[in-house]
Amino acid sequence: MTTAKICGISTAESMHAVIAGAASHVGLVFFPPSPRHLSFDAAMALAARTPDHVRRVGVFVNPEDGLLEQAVAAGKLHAVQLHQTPPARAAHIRQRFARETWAAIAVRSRSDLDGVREYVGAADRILFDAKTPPGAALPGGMGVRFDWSLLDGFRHPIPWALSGGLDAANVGEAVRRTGATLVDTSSGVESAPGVKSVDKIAAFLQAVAAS
Ligand SMILES: O=C(O)c1ccccc1NCC(=O)[C@H](O)[C@H](O)COP(=O)(O)O
Repeated sequence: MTTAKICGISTAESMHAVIAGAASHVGLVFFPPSPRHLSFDAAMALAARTPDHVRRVGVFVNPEDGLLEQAVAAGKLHAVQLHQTPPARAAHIRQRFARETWAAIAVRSRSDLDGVREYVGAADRILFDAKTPPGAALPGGMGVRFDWSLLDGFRHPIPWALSGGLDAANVGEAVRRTGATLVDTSSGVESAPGVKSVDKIAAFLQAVAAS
C-alpha cells in the first residue's frame, strides 16, 4: 500500500481536503522565501485542525535550533524534513528534538545518491526530491521531476519516499516504476504557486490509493 504526503498546506480548506482524502502526512513549510511559508500562528491554527493520524511534517532548509523550537511547538510537529542540511546537523536535530527526521536528497544524476548512506543514524527517512535549477529560490516545491530510473537497483539503507514533479497523472507510474510506498507532492496539487486546489488534492490521493 502506498501512502501520501501533501506538502505546503496553508489554508483550512486544503487541510480539510488532505484529511478527507486520507493522506498519511501533511507538510507545513517554514521557509520565508516560499509561497507556502507559514507564520507560527498560522501553523498553530492548522495543527489544531489536524487529527494526529495525519502526521505533521515541518519542512525546513538547514534550520537553526531557534526556528525549530518555535515551529515544532506551533505546528505540533511529528516529523521534520530537512533540505540542504548536512548529516551531522541532521543528527543533532534528530537527537535534540526527538522527532522523526527526514533528509531530502536532491537528485539529478546517479552520483547524487552517493550521499544517502551518510544519513544512516542521522535521519529516519530519505526523501528523494528533484534538484531544482541553479539559482532557484527554492530547493523543492517547484514541480521538477527527476529520472526515476536513477533509483533502479539502488539499495536503500533506510526508509524512503519519492518526490519531485508528482501529480495525479503520473503518480501511478511513479509508484510502479520505483516501488515507492510513500509519495510526496506540492505543486502538482496547486492551481498557482502556493495555491492548493482541493480538487487536485482529491485526484492525487485517489490516484495514490489506486496505485
Ligand atoms: O514547497 C516548498 O515551498 C519548499 C520550500 C523549501 C524547501 C522545500 C520545499 N518543499 C519540499 C517538498 O516536500 C515538496 O513537496 C517537494 O519538493 C515536491 O515538490 P513538487 O515538485 O512541487 O511536487
